[in-house]
Amino acid sequence: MTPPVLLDISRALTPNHPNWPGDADFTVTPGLRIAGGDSVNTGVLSTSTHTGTHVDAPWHYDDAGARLEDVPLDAWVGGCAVLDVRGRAVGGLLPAAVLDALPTSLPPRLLLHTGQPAHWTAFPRDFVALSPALVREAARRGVRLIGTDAPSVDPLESKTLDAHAACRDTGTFILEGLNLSAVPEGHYTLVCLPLPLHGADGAPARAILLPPGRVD
Ligand SMILES: N[C@@H](CC(=O)c1ccccc1NC=O)C(=O)O
Ligand SMILES: [Zn+2]
Ligand SMILES: [Zn+2]
Repeated sequence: MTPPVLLDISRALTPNHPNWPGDADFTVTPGLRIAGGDSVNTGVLSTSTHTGTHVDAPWHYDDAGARLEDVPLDAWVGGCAVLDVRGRAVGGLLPAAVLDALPTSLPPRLLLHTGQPAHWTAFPRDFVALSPALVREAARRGVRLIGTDAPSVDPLESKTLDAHAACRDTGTFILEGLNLSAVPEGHYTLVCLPLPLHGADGAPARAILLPPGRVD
């Protein structure tokens, strides 16, 4: 029997995991310690909602947008395509032309492999972002969620957040900070489960890919 193939596409949240410049530090500080006479070991977690692999709730980029608990879980779970777009950016943005060779009807979820490494030792300021035209063209072809291995769909210094705005306008959900470094292009089932943070603008998530058709 072929062993099950689960691809973990989440970033490990290592100590001192780099955060968005100016955002809150990621820390897990020691709580109780068995070695110190306590009955259990515990930790105290502090994190931005946008650390590592995470989802954006629409409220992150739209004051009238949905909070995390109002996004149905099936937005984050189901059929997806992984597309290798390394070297395809123009002026730091991925053009709609990255979809040129693809069918006019796409799976509801599209994950873009821009070439980020599996681990970040420093924040990758110079990441590749998405053009709003790409977001709109993907939505036109049936995409309802766009994911990227970069920390944002917009460039670091953007003030207008044009790709986020295109996601707002097209009702496209956003998954950021993936680790796609070991993922071949193709079709999969995405299982991405954000922490159920009530009222939140986003949340860290565990995301995996299953081969298509795998349900057990
Ligand atoms: N990954 C986030 C990053 C982000 O936008 C952000 C995070 C913390 C503090 C400020 C942020 N953006 C500011 O323009 C995002 O693009 O949704
Ligand atoms: Zn985010
Ligand atoms: Zn975002």
